[in-house]
Amino acid sequence: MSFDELYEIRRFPAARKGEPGYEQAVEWIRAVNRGFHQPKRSEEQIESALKVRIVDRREQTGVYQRQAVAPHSFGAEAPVATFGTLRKEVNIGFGRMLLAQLVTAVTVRASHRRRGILSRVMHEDLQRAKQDGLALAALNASEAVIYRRFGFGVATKERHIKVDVGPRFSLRHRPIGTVEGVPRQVLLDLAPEVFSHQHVRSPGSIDRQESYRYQAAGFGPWAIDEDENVLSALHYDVDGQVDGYVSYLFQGWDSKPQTMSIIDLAAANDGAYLELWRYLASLDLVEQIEWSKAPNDDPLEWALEDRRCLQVQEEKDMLWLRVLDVAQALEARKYSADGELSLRVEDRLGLSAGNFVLTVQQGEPHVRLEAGERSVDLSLDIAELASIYLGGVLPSTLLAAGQLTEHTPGSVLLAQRMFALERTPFCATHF
Ligand SMILES: CC(=O)SCCNC(=O)CCNC(=O)[C@H](O)C(C)(C)COP(=O)(O)OP(=O)(O)OC[C@H]1O[C@@H](n2cnc3c(N)ncnc32)[C@H](O)[C@@H]1OP(=O)(O)O
Repeated sequence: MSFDELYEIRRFPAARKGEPGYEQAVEWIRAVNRGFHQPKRSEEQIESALKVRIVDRREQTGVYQRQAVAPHSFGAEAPVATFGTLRKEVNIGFGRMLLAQLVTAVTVRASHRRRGILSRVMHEDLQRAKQDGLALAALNASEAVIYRRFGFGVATKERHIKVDVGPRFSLRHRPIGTVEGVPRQVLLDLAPEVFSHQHVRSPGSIDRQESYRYQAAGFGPWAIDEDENVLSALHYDVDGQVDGYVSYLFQGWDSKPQTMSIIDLAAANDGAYLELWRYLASLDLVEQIEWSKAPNDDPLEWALEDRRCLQVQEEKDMLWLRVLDVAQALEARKYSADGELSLRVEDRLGLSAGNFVLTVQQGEPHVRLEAGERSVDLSLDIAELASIYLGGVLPSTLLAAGQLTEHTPGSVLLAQRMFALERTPFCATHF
């Protein structure tokens, strides 16, 4: 039987209890939980999560069985696959923003895997996003081997760090402003405000979904399970304006060394970032601060008197980007060096392949698609273009890895200078 005889694809928004579509949305979330082996969620948690998702205008895609379901199995109303999307701005460097299609909650029931369900839904979704005029799509991957075939490349990384805040901890940075402990609930309003400043100064940053302010304020990812033990602090600049926050949780007296974990930390400027670390390190009876979502190029490491206070537990890929429209994505950026590059881009999904001539004058680009056989400087897959787009990896590294071909000597170095951004890209938004 063909895919279309077996399955029906439905797309629908989140809904409030009592509204049409609510039961369908609940079944969809339950399927996502099963797909990720998460504990069963209560009706209240799901209702709360759906309310928050309405704010983000999420679209939920479900794949349903057309044929009779197996006896005693989940009913026909339970999707065998889920695929969630929302649209948010990505900072593409020097404060410029591009709207991106964010893909999330991808699951396929084990008994329906490797039948092409993900491929079908992904192709359709990327095409729809491109037709809507979007130049980028993005996701966070559960496994590193799934998404390159769809043209996604790693654009940012993050680290899980543990910082020794015992007597060795000392910062060489000059103190600025003040920090004060506050009731965690103030972050419901202040977290989005502070994050908006971090967002514009951080290439690779993605604007946050509604659930983030609840998490920062101690309400958990379902925006309902208040944890009274979550603590928060604000940083104030010299004029008394709030320009940073941290929320954190003590891991208990049995944690050895005694550990405080960061739930969320955002800062409008570098000074506030380091001062929040100074504050965390000053907490009595705490020997270690742990953060599973720290930047991979962390100023903290360079501000420490003893850089070995910071130990990296794990470094992993974080933001995967997919260029949907090469000309639009290249034209949206500002460049660090002038020059002309002819790029041959391969795209096995056929969304945006071709020979693109990028001409930059005074940092501003002009892009034209060349028909026919023009001489090409560099050729690369669209997944590698995504990786160099935000400066997250050097073209010379991809050349050494055999993932990019240099046809004109010197063009890798030129690309490196042109694509460089004002700082290492980092995305503090998981979705
Ligand atoms: C953005 C996010 O949400 S990330 C979360 C991803 N989801 C999960 O990890 C939950 C558990 N896994 C799953 O639900 C499924 O295995 C999925 C969603 C990853 C894949 O769904 P499927 O419908 O089986 O994928 P589909 O049949 O379209 O396979 C597409 C290709 O990817 C490959 N593939 C899919 N999953 C994997 C994997 N985990 N490891 C290696 N290859 C994989 C398939 O072999 C196939 O390869 P081919 O194109 O060479 O034939």
